[in-house]
Amino acid sequence: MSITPTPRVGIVVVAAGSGERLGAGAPKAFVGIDDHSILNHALRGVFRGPVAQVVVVAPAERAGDALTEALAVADRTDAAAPLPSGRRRDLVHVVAGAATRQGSVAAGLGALWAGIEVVLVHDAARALTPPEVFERVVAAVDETGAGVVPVLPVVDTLKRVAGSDVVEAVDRAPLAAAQTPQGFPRDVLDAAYRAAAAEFTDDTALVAAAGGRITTVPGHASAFKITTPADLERARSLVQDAGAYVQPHPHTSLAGAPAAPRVGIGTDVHAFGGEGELWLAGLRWPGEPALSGHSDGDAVAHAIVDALLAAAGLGDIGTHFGVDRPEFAGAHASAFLRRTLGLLGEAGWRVGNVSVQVQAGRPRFAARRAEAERTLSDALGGAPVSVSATTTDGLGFTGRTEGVAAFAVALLIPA
Ligand SMILES: Nc1ccn([C@@H]2O[C@H](COP(=O)(O)OP(=O)(O)OP(=O)(O)O)[C@@H](O)[C@H]2O)c(=O)n1
Ligand SMILES: C[C@](O)(CO)[C@H](O)COP(=O)(O)O
Repeated sequence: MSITPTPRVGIVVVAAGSGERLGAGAPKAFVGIDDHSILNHALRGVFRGPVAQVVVVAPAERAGDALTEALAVADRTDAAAPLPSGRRRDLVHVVAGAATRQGSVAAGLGALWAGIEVVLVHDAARALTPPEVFERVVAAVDETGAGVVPVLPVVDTLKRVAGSDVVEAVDRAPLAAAQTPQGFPRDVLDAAYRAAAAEFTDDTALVAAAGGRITTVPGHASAFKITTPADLERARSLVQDAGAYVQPHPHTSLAGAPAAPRVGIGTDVHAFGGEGELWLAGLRWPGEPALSGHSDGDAVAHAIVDALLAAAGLGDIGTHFGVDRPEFAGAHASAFLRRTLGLLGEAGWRVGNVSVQVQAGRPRFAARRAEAERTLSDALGGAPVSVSATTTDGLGFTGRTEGVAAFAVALLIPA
């Protein structure tokens, strides 16, 4: 980690819920508010708050997507408000969540660095929480040494009911609606989590049950939780109206000039011995032996994916297409390349060009080179792709036709 000074604040962003009440057919944090997801918007407020280690807790099968979102928002925030030293992306961690919110928070706490003294726990579902709430909560934890919850007064008249009958009026004066981020001295929160013997809906309730003191700070109307379709509509219209969420491009300099293009390199190797037909460079090769692999074993496409992701600083193929992504089992080049193109676009990049070399005793590429280049280029939205091939003169595992190796270089340009 190259951030100085090392942050003393850690923010656990819980985003592993399924969002049943929203009913959007996808984990809630990955549902779009506009072109960007609930998680993406939530992280904008997080990164604009105090400099902090940021642990995103995501559904295990969406951890790669969560990392992509977090790195993109970290870079955007850096472009708009650079830190005196280091980059926000070096403060990002993603861990897999659990079946309950409390379990997900516990998973996030386990990823905090040793030097973290103050911990904030925040619902990604409170996507439009402004940065000042994070600052306010940290300041109150420092001042009081207590657990801190942002609250809003209850505005509706309240009734206690039994079935459809009103039993009594409830005095709303002593009531408050709890929001996040909720903040704690780290030792207090860790101890309370170790002692927890029941499920609580929020962290201040858990800490209070362990005997901890809790105090409040003012919450914010925009920090409402996106729970139902009506909440999502509210968030959408707020974002549309505000325009405040438009940030400078992630790869522009402070003066607004485009930053330099970036290159990346990628390599992949697959052995012959797979089932079915050979797929290589996005083409089907009837009569040729298949390569083995979780997907179709297309080493050319995979090397290109790695080169593109490396150029963007978005990890590698395992980050986004690992064996935990069943939808990519058996998938062909176009699925990988299109998804990669989407990730690059999200992070603010377009593809300049790609050059890939195949080392293989078979198949022979010369007759199908142009077809391979067209196919790969189409999958990358028309970016030029050059394919060259060599037989390595019979040397090595490729020369012995035990497998195929591919080496790719990619150039990315700020979009
Ligand atoms: N197992 C869980 C459950 C919830 N959360 C997170 O905790 C926050 C508050 O939960 P809620 O909004 O109630 O989300 P869901 O559990 O996803 O919603 P629902 O109850 O409608 O399924 C959300 O940011 C959610 O992603 C989590 O990380 N892990
Ligand atoms: C912590 C919390 O945001 C408090 O409002 C929490 O996520 C509550 O979840 P619930 O759906 O309101 O029980």
